[in-house]
Amino acid sequence: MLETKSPPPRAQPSLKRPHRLALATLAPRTFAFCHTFGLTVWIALAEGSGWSLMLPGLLLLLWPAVAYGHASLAQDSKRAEFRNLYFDSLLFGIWCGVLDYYLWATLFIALACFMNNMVVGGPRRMAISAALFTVGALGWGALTGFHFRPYVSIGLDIYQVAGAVVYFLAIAHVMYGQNRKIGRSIIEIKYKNRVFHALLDLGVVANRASDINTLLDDSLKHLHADFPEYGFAVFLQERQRPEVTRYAAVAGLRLGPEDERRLGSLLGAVHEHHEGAIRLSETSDVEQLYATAMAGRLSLYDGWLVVRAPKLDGALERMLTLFVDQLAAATENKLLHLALQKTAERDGLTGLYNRGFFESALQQSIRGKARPPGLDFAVLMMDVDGLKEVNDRHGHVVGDQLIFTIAERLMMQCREDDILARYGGDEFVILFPSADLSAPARMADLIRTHLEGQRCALTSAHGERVEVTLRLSLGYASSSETPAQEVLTLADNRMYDDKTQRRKNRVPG
Ligand SMILES: Nc1nc2c(ncn2[C@@H]2O[C@H](COP(=O)(O)OP(=O)(O)OP(=O)(O)O)[C@@H](O)[C@H]2O)c(=O)[nH]1
Repeated sequence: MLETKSPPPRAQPSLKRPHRLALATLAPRTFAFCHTFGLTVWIALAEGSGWSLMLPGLLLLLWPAVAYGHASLAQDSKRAEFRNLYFDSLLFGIWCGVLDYYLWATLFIALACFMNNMVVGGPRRMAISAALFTVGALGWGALTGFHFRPYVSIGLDIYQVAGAVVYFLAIAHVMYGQNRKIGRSIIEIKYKNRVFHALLDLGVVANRASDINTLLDDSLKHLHADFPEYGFAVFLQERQRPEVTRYAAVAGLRLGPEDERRLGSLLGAVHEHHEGAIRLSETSDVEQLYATAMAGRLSLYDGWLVVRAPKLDGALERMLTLFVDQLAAATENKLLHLALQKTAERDGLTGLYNRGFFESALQQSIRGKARPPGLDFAVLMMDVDGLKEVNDRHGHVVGDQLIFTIAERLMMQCREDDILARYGGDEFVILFPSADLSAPARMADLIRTHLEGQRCALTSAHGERVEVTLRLSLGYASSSETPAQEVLTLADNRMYDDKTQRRKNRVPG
């Protein structure tokens, strides 16, 4: 079956605000046609031709209104106005013919037509306008016979020259207005561009930052680089304890730690749900500090963006709102991301890296060993001795505390690059990237010296104090002594050997 398509509904003409060009030309056009009508009346009276010239001249008075209506009703108002300008040329050309080519009128009117078209459309439009004017002027002559009357009277010359001066000045005024508008628009566009760039920068910075401090510091540095005329600061305060500033960053503000603290507590006293920017009354400089609240956009903190500026206007306030939105969204996302990352990478009981994270770090080291320069790595495995006994005798709560205590003490011995993880129930492991056997050997020594045999006081589920001795079996290996894939297994085997040996050496009871 054929589908019949109904024709698209025709747009109904409706009177709307026409293009700014039509608005700008309304007054000069009205003046020009009224003035030309005056000229016609003058000539009719001087020549005694009476109503036979004046009646058609009345039509001139109608044209500005018709042109305006045309531009208002047209779908494409600008195009319609361009056509109106062409029609001006044709109409005026004819009228110069009607007025027997009175010299000043023909000259000034032609000039005005050419100039208008030149201004809006360049030489091509001006050439078309000149052609239309000539066609109108000569066409009328060809139809009715050429009559030349270049001069009428000195009075009419003065009238015509004065009219031309007024007209050209009016056009110059219109152009000045348009230029000012364009100038203002350019400034506005440049400002919006800067805001847009700053927002983009904030997005990029937020993606790159690894933690909240870096995110806030880098965001403010970028904001200050994009808007060097302002200084910025950001404060995130704990929601439950607003007097505590959890994160703060400053760029372009000369604030000492004491000023920062003071500002933090000042903001802590202001309600965060305050709409818009507020002036911080404490400052008495020529430049003022204004604070915009993140207004509940952060789940854990109350946030403020502070700006130093000479005055707060609408544009700055709108800009601050955008920055605050962007900063709050980036901070909240980063906080969620970090929390998620922590859950995925960390062990819940000890806060150490979990087995999954350790294994991917180990794989990275194995790949690193395979690639030039073939960096070595080492692994130290540890197993808590007698955890089962501790659990059985004192309960799991004490067992948990023992694991946590060992994790804490191991952490204290580790360097920044060491990757300490809880590998299993009572097993810990340390990966030493870029290390040979000396690193785990040093660590094993430290553990034997500082942890082994230490008594630690724990509390049972019933509140009893329990003393437990720390004991760990250790085994380590490095890729400098065995293929990279086998390092972990070798360390594990050595740890079990150590455990067996320690069991044998233990004094029974
Ligand atoms: N409290 C507590 N116990 C755990 C946890 N994870 C594993 N365990 C216990 O740790 C013990 C590990 O078993 P084993 O390795 O045989 O225990 P062990 O007593 O340390 O024995 P050796 O390692 O041979 O000295 C088991 O009893 C587990 O129930 C934990 O998160 N908390």
